[in-house]
Amino acid sequence: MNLIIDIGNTVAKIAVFEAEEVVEVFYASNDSLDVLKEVCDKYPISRGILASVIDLNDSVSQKVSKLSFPLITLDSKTLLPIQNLYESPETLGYDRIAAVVGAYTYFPGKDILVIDAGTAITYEFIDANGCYHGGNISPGIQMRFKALNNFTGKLPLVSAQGKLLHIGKDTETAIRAGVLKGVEYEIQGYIESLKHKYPELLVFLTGGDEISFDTKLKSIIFADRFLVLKGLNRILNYNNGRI
Ligand SMILES: Nc1ncnc2c1ncn2[C@@H]1O[C@H](COP(=O)(O)OP(=O)(O)O)[C@@H](O)[C@H]1O
Ligand SMILES: CC(C)(COP(=O)(O)O)[C@@H](O)C(=O)NCCC(=O)O
Ligand SMILES: [K+]
Repeated sequence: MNLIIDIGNTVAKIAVFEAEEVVEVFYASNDSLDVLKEVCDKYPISRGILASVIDLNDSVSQKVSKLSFPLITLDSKTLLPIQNLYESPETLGYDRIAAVVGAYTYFPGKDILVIDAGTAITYEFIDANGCYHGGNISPGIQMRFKALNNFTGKLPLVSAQGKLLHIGKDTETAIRAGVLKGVEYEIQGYIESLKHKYPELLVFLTGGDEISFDTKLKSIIFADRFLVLKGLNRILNYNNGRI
């Protein structure tokens, strides 16, 4: 079985795969990987891959170095089943390239936009020839709520849960609609502009934050919460024999 560790800026995801299939996914603190031992005791793991977008602290590094099976740490030198055209591969977030590999594994030969709504929202484009062109980084949903609160004197911290209006009627609904509708329109804008050039575009949505869409947009989006984990599993299998 494969062990996949995806350490994000908010939360770590640890998953067990059998060949290409997800067996179980765990959430863990990104500064302690608290469930790692439990997972490794529960399943017979034969190899693993770790991808992180933060520097690992000593405690996490130690836990990882003690694992009893070979573990790849995804970096800019890891072999990928796609071509990476990002001009600074050494600074590219590993979750970003993993999400792209995950999407392209499902639909090889298609033009794909991959959207990952986590701490940040990332937009990635890979073309039908398997060339990853790069993408954009924008603030995540929680970050937008926090920023409005932090950088103003009067705006409260609002959450995504609650009444969502098209046009805000008071401070709370104005902030909620501003953030959530803003993200929805941002996504819609990317889809529309890419579709001009790539009419057959497919769209994948992943990440921990739920995004609500009008039904028209919803019908063309594949939602897969585990796309980054699946991409990492694909990269691990692709590199099998090389570790
Ligand atoms: N079990 C969970 N643990 C932590 N966050 C969760 C969980 N389920 C959903 N979330 C939401 O997912 C967001 C984190 O998304 P994720 O894509 O995992 O972020 P990152 O990769 O940047 O750490 C959190 O802001 C939270 O709103
Ligand atoms: C853009 C990100 C912060 C997204 O991280 P996440 O929201 O998944 O925690 C991360 O992929 C990152 O730190 N990237 C490095 C810069 C780059 O990708 O060019
Ligand atoms: K992200």
